[in-house]
Amino acid sequence: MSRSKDRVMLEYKDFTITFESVLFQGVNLRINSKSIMLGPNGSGKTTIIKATCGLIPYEGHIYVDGIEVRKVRNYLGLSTNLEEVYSIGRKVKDIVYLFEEIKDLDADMFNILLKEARIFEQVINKPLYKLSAGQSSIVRLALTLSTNPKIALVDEPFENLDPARRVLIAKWLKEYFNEGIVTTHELDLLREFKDWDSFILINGKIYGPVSVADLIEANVVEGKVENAILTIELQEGKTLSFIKNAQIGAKLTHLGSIDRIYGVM
Ligand SMILES: Nc1ncnc2c1ncn2[C@@H]1O[C@H](COP(=O)(O)OP(=O)(O)OP(=O)(O)O)[C@@H](O)[C@H]1O
Repeated sequence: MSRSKDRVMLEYKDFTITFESVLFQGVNLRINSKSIMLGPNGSGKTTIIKATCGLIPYEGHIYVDGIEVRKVRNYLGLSTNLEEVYSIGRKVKDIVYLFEEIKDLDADMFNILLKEARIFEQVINKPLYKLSAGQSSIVRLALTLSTNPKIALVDEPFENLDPARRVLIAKWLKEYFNEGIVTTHELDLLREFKDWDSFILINGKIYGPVSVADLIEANVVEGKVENAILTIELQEGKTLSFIKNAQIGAKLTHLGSIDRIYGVM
């Protein structure tokens, strides 16, 4: 498919989400390549995916491939692994039948993926809600990827998985993910996605893009530092800078999880 040079995959304009308090305030952001969105617990990773799928109300605008999300119902080029999307169908195999009809899901690919993860027999005749958290996560990602989406929005695909399956999921994302966002708070698998962009969600703001290749070489230090690849505001008046090839600070990837970033202060 030819791509217009002006095409923007995902665009957020004055994007604001308010629950009891404001979570995102007037975010302006363009995402144009495969991106990892990192954020500590509660930073809004799931919320931004839900809003982009049109599942929750927001202020401002979200454009998927130039189309405002509010104006489309069931945009066929978009797929997500969010649980609420798969609450239809009694058993996993019923969800597969339905998605073959409505999303052109490739059932052969889905079956191959589940067999590769060694969970096919255990899950295919069960409802999604009866699966373990890890099994459900694998099934939902396999459903997402088997629809061969133009843009995929994948929330926390590595959660609740054993080390071997985490590596397998990283392999699937590298092979079958065309464009879109993957959210995570884990840092140790970043090395698998060196040619992707990264964004950091923190304290109601979204920072980036920075290439994952640069981010995994960065050390995190307190304060504003010249030549930093990224400077983020952790909380009112407290900043952290990400610097490449530095002899000071903590290596970001050594933190294991982005949740530990608060410990750098
Ligand atoms: N429907 C809702 N009503 C009220 N508050 C909500 C709602 N959904 C999310 N929140 C709040 O918004 C914040 C962000 O939640 P979200 O689930 O998007 O975070 P997250 O980055 O995905 O976190 P985690 O890594 O823990 O999954 C949290 O403080 C959460 O309590």
